Amino acid sequence: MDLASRLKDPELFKQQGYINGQWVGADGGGTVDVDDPATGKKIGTIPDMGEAETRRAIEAANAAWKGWREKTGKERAQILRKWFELMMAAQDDLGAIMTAEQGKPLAEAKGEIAYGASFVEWFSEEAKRNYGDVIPNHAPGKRIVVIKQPVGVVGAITPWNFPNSMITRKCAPALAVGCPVVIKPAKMTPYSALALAVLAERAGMPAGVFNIVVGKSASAIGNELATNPIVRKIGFTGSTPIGKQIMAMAAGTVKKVSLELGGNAPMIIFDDADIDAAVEGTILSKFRNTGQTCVCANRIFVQDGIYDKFSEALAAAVNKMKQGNGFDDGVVLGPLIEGSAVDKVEEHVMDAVGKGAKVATGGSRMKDMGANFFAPTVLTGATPDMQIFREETFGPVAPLFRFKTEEEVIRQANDTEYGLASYFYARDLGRVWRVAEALEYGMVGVNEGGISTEVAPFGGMKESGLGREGSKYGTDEFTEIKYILMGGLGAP
Ligand SMILES: NC(=O)C1=CN([C@@H]2O[C@H](COP(=O)(O)OP(=O)(O)OC[C@H]3O[C@@H](n4cnc5c(N)ncnc54)[C@H](OP(=O)(O)O)[C@@H]3O)[C@@H](O)[C@H]2O)C=CC1
Ligand SMILES: O=C(O)CCCC(=O)O
Repeated sequence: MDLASRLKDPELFKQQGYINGQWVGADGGGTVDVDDPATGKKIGTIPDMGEAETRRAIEAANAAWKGWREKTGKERAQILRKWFELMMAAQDDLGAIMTAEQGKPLAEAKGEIAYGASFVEWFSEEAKRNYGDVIPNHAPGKRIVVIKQPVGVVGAITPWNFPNSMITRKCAPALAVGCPVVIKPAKMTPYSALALAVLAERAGMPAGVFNIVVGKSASAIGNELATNPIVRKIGFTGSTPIGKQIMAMAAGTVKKVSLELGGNAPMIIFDDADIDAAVEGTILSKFRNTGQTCVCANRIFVQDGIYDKFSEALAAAVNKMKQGNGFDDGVVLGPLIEGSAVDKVEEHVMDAVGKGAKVATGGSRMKDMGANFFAPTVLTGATPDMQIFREETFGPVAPLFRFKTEEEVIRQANDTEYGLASYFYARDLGRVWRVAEALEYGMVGVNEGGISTEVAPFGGMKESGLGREGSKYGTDEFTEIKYILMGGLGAP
């Protein structure tokens, strides 16, 4: 079935870019195909835009900035609130668009729409609360006032794994405080982004405030966003190497930068853990989005005393997971995004098995389902010399490492250049505090495998990134603090 005929509102399926309130093609008229990762079939096309169109979008955003920042917080809040309501009303259609282009199961896709919309709702509320400060004066006759002002045009570069929520998590706080945005979604998942623009327009977002540039050459669009002096802030989610390039380019004009990059999350199961809860949390963390999440558990450390029991229970639970096309009933695991992702997963499994790991379940491609399917896999006997210990697999493979002491596992868990998410299961209260404080990660899930929510600050340490998204801290990334010293306020 083609995508438009799955939708109650086919207008949401747009195959053009969105610049200055206009739906437009590429200057040169070129297009790029977008395929369904489950079937390999073409869904549609997008215009092949590049540097010139990006520059135009940036200039349009800059021209729209004054009008947008001069609205009151309440006026911006009302537009954002309307956008949130339209997203939720279109949840089924937005979910179907996402499943078609990204592959995740429909229920999970709809869950991401609610998650993405929650950032719009949250920041519509925060739009009214961009408070400043009054600092007690340091000398007679003076006053010190601190105000927060929008930083200016924001560039947002987002990945294919969360095609809706990575956009809203960046754009909603930017828009709330008065910044216009230019978005570059991943070329494999542009339609979720473009549908958001349809709804933003319906919500009353003024022309030029919300722009989307799409195309084949990520560097043509990305370089313009990262080097154009009008852009004052870049928000990026994606791989660590590209994040570093963007940071280096942004240095040329000293832009604010926030980066949400790769992870290598440890999941630690201590002997005193509730095993059923730990299995449930591991499945949620590891297999969400077929393992293609930067906060997915990548290395699962299990204490000696419960290793066998836990690995058997995990393998049994993984065996029950239904894999297939995300539109089919009961499917909880979709395809991987593309062939190179399957190659990487297979390489990690082969490397581990070659170094002594045992396949408890899965371990191979599912060719009869399609080219991009890999079976959900549990490996026992994983060791730190394996590739899977060092690199983010970004796929449905759960390697189980055995450990003996708390000290040993903390050392191993922190032995990585990444520092995004971490998880552990334990019930001893002293251990809970010790381990939570010792893990060098921006986020720690304790007896919990799902840590993502709009109310908490999402972000990493070390080479996993800079800055925090969501929560009351999320607007800080899009404002400048200005201090005003008022003198001459002494005696009349
Ligand atoms: N932290 C996270 O959540 C993510 C981590 N990853 C990790 O990265 C690996 C590779 O995934 P991949 O999609 O290639 O990630 P990338 O970092 O390449 O892609 C993320 C975003 O950056 C864009 N991009 C790519 N190259 C450039 C460039 N030179 N300048 C500006 N923007 C650029 C992409 O565009 P386009 O897609 O159009 O090429 C996309 O919009 C994954 O296997 C995973 O390990 C990937 C995605 C998200
Ligand atoms: O993987 C990512 O790129 C973002 C993580 C999704 C989330 O849980 O917010």
